[in-house]
Amino acid sequence: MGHFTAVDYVIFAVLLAASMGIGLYHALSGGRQRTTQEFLMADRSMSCLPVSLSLIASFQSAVAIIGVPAEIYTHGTQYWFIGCAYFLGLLIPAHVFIPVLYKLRLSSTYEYLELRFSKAVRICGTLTFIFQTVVYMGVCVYTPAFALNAVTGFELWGAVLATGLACTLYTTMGGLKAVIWTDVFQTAVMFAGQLAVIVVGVNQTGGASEVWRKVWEGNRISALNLNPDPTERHTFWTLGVGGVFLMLSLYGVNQAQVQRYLSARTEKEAVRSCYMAFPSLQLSLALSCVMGLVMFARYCGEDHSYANTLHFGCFPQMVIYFVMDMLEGFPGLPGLFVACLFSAALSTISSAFNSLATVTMEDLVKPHVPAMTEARATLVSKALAMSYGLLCLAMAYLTHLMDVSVLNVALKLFGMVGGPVLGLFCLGMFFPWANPTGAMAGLGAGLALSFWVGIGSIFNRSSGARPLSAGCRAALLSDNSTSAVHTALDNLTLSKPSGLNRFYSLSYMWYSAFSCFAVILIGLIISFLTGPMKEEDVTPGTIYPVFGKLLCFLPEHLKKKLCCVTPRGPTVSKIMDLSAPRCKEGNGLVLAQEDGTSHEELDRFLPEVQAAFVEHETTV
Ligand SMILES: O=C(O)CCCC[C@@H]1SC[C@@H]2NC(=O)N[C@@H]21
Ligand code: NA
Repeated sequence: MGHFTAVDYVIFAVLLAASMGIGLYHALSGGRQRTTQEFLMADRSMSCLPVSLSLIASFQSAVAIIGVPAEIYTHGTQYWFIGCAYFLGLLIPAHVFIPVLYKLRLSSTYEYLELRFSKAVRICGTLTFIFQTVVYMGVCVYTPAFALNAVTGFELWGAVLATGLACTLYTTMGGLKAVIWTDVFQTAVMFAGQLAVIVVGVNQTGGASEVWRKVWEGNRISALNLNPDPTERHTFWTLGVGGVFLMLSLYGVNQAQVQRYLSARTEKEAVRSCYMAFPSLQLSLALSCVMGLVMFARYCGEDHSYANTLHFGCFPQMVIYFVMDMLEGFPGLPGLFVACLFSAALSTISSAFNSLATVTMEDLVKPHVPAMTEARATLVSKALAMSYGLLCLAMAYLTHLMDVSVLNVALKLFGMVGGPVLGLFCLGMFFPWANPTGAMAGLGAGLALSFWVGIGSIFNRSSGARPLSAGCRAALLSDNSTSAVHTALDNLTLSKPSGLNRFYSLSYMWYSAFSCFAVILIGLIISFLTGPMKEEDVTPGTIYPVFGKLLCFLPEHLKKKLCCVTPRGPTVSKIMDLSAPRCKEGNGLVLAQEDGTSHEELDRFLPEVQAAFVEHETTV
């Protein structure tokens, strides 16, 4: 079994050192991280390429690098259909969420909730995000260390501490600029590591055609599963449609991603980064799926590995075992894969530390200490980033105590928590009548429902249990086991759950969609019961006139009736350039936003623009 040569440890150390070097560079260059605009928002000066790679890296952790190949090995390529969700999952953020959120010049995405609803709704959104991210970062830093330790004896808590502390250091030193640029470097390492495993694995299995033949015979290539049953874990519907809501909750409204959009130098750059994220997201999905297929082809023939997979509890550790076995005899490659694994973890937890520090600073600290000087605010932001880094180590220990299947936990967590927050933003952007009471009630109901189904599914094991993998099943059958085992295996296809059990066995891929709709439905009902908002009370620029856009063929007066809200008073923050072509729309004066104007120029324009509008309002 592959153990570590000095080369592998060196490669791991180089990865940590390079990441810290980038952090140090950004601590000593530019504005030297002296303002929160730079530390938290990278001076809003980023271009689309680093932003797009950082968007991928933030939610592509070791959980995907290990979990997806294990998923493909045991269940076939059905999971690959989640790639269909990437189209709408990135187009809607690019053309709906970014246009609204970018123009409001936010730092925390939850500021939107105060502008649209109330301070209380904002705080609830922030706390929900903090809970989700704190749990998630613990899983992300623990997973690679645990899997590696189980297979190669790599020091578990040494790896957790090294990763967590190195990441805390460079995130605290270099701010968002360092996080984004280390994400770029770490994404490259991730792709290189996965590619190396695939190339070596294919060669060792006798070439691509041989891999394809074994995979095909092992019926690992899943057909399009159009089964509409919502309790079936992975079908085209749960992945392709349910996956869109999972993507929207992450790439549309999650602080980590929104902060990257807002750090782009113009709105157009932000939209471009969303488009550029699409091919890299598809590539990373393809690499992890192909890695699972190569593993299956490499090991499905020989029976010796079944015992091993059985020994490793069949899943996450299995991937590491196979990779180390495959790469043995190629000095440096096991180290490269370890670097790939920890790059995935570092790029995710660094985004977590920085976004947690941002929302804590913007939503919880600043409103209570308005007179805080810029220097002190930056210092507090750095202290927050460091504190969250140390908290991450504690969460890693908690994850150790939980010992659960991590891909499942991560995706369930996003569905249970990310879905309701997505619902809150949709309620705010698409339904002008929604009021703060409705928003709070909706969020509360959505979270309660998703936790009910999520927690219920954990205790309701019978429905969630998935059929044993081909490997495990064969292992059980191979050592002439008793006929009892045979019968047990045969009727492993469970009896259809009924009633509440059916509710508990809802596929976790539907959690985001289910809780999002629950928030919107309940939010609207409560809003109408407590008096819907009038369009003049809605803060301009917080509504996405979805009816106006969808019903653009309707005559103007009808659109007015349908309350396609054009902001009544011009939202000064939208004004980018006085010379921009003016379009008169409704009774508001909405200036077409000229892109390319930097935020500095905007700040220069604002006073005269405000004066111009005051004068305009009085004359109109
Ligand atoms: O941290 C992980 O990698 C597990 C969570 C994956 C989050 C979703 S899955 C669909 C989308 N594609 C990704 O690579 N990440 C997000
Ligand atoms: Na990552």
